[in-house]
Amino acid sequence: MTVEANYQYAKSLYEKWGIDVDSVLEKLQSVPVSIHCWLGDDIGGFEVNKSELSGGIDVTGNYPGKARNPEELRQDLEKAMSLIPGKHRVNLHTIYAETNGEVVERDQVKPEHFKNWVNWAKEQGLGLDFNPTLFSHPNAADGLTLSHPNPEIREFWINHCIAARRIGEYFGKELGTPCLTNIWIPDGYKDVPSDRLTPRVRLKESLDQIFADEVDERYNVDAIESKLFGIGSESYVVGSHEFYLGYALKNNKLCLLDTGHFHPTETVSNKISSMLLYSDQLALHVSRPVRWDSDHVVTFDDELKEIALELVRNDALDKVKIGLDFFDASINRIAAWTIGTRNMIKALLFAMLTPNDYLKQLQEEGNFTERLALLEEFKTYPFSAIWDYYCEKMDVPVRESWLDEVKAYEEEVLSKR
Ligand SMILES: C[C@H](O)[C@H](O)[C@@H](O)C(=O)CO
Ligand SMILES: [Mn+2]
Repeated sequence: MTVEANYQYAKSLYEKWGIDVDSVLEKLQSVPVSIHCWLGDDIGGFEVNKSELSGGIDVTGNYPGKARNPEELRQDLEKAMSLIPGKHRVNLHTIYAETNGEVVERDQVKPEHFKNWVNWAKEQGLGLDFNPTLFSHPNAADGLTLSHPNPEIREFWINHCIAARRIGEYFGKELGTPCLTNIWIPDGYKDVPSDRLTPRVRLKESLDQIFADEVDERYNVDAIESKLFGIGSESYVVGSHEFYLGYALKNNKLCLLDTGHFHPTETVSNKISSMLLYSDQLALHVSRPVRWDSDHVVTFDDELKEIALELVRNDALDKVKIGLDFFDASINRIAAWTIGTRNMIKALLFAMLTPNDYLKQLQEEGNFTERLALLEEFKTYPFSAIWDYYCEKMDVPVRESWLDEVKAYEEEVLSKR
């Protein structure tokens, strides 16, 4: 049976449930996923005076062929995107600035240092998102940045975040699609703090100063990312979920939920509906924590499907900005991008091919037997036939055939680095 014939059969089964499969595929094409550039070089960046990775995050493994410069990183991203259906976005960090061999301090970084990225994004038809980098730097050596007791260090990082938002505004203006600039800081303490409040007061004041600098919201929107713990901040993180939830609601910012930043049994899927009752927009870093915030490659697991279901059944695809955040240097990095991003898109398709309205009705009627029965049966509906057809239609490899392309690229390009 051909991909087309399988599709026609599968489509007829979904149509019995009132699911218009062709419209689903149209809709799926319009959902961008923000692909994080930092997987391609193990969050190293290209600063001239580069520091070791810090901030309580870690990339393990030493698979050969990581990108050593912006050209290689863009080339690798292009390769991965050629294997992923749809048009997406690329998420950059400040450490990916291009400064022509000049040392440019992070509080001095300017739009011009990203003009190559913007030209490339234009050529590729991509939107860009952005992040100030508040780690891997001498001014973050003790793990504190925007909440630092030293006002000079705080000032440095405040100016860095202001600079980053202006770069985000430049991206949005140039590319005609607003940039999401997300602030994540590592600040916290290894051991039980004697004062939880004072660092949070300082973080709040720092954020107020950053956002006091007016940036045009048509071009740049701000997000703030919380965390539960990191390496070296096991006992206390200043920017906790409650801290940023409160700040975001009061100041009209987007809360960014990273799926690895909560207690192991706490799920982001269960937060989305509540948070959207009180804020118009949210942002996600879809990751996969394995026992801790390990940032494993996203797999097609239950939580990923549940997140996608929440976005689809609550009509929230326009309200929630989907970004990815995983890195694994023990496997081929192009494969990692491809697997994780294809899984995110697959999960959205899976959710769109679920009879959500009928399932909601069953719940309202108290018919929990049928609700469970259908939820389980739909897990083995011929979803893969629709996915294969979508890949073919979008001109990307069907099923695992993308792996051959990655192997060839590894031989021709990565192995020569
Ligand atoms: C590199 C990213 O900004 C970083 O992973 C951050 O988003 C995070 O999740 C830290 O744990
Ligand atoms: Mn994250």
